[in-house]
Amino acid sequence: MADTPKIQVKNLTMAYGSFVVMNDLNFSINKGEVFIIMGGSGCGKSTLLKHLIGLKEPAKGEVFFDGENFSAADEDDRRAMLQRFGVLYQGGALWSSMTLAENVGLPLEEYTDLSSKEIRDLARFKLSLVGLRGFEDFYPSEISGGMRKRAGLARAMALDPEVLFFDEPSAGLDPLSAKRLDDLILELRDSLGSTVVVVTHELASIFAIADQAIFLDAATRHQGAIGNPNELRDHGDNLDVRNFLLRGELDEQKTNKNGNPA
Ligand SMILES: Nc1ncnc2c1ncn2[C@@H]1O[C@H](COP(=O)(O)OP(=O)(O)OP(=O)(O)O)[C@@H](O)[C@H]1O
Repeated sequence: MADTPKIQVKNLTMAYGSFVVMNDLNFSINKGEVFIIMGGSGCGKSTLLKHLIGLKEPAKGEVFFDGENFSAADEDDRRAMLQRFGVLYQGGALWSSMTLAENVGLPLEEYTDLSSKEIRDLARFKLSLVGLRGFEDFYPSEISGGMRKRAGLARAMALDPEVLFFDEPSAGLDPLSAKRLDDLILELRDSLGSTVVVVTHELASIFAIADQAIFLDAATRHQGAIGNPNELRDHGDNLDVRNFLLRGELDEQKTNKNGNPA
């Protein structure tokens, strides 16, 4: 169905035991969109990502994937759905004892019946998509942090996922490598038509790549606002979100008005 959101979150409350992280989240992510989960430290971004990829059960509410209730799916259905996701964790999470080609080939070995040669060829192709042609036989320790992230991305893309999830992709990268990764995310979205969900608090990335963003407000433990980040910053009526997107400029203005130095 053309109108079915790729991912839909309905009345989701997330908790660790009796500690409620966020209440009553409601939002949709459309196919082909770059969707950002943003907010200050500890607001629940990574926890939300875990719910979206089925690593954590909702305390209340549901997550739908292509209209199917992911939260209520049985083991087999859930496993089938998971194969349609690619996840890039913070450190790139590559196996240090394996070459880049072996790392990228791992999901193909696990989930497909392809021959060793086919796996090797596909791994080489995926590495070339992220600018790592010629690095197939390198080990993770032999390349830079930015290259490791890109290799992790090649592995996340091994099974041609419909949705790519990124947990803080630019963490630990210098600004140029971070920009290069952002450009790559957009390129891959455009060429592969994947839906992309990114957890980040990096403002440069948020403005560069997001179609839509949700702000998790740690103070209220509810979603603060949802929309295009440029719109939210320039015309949004939620001051906390605007302040976050303006790096605290509104706080500084308030301080100045009160006659105190900024
Ligand atoms: N396994 C856990 N058990 C109990 N509490 C947890 C657990 N994981 C996270 N929390 C708590 O849940 C809240 C949200 O954590 P989460 O890691 O999702 O935030 P975040 O927005 O991703 O933070 P950051 O930007 O610092 O990575 C925090 O208060 C954290 O201490």
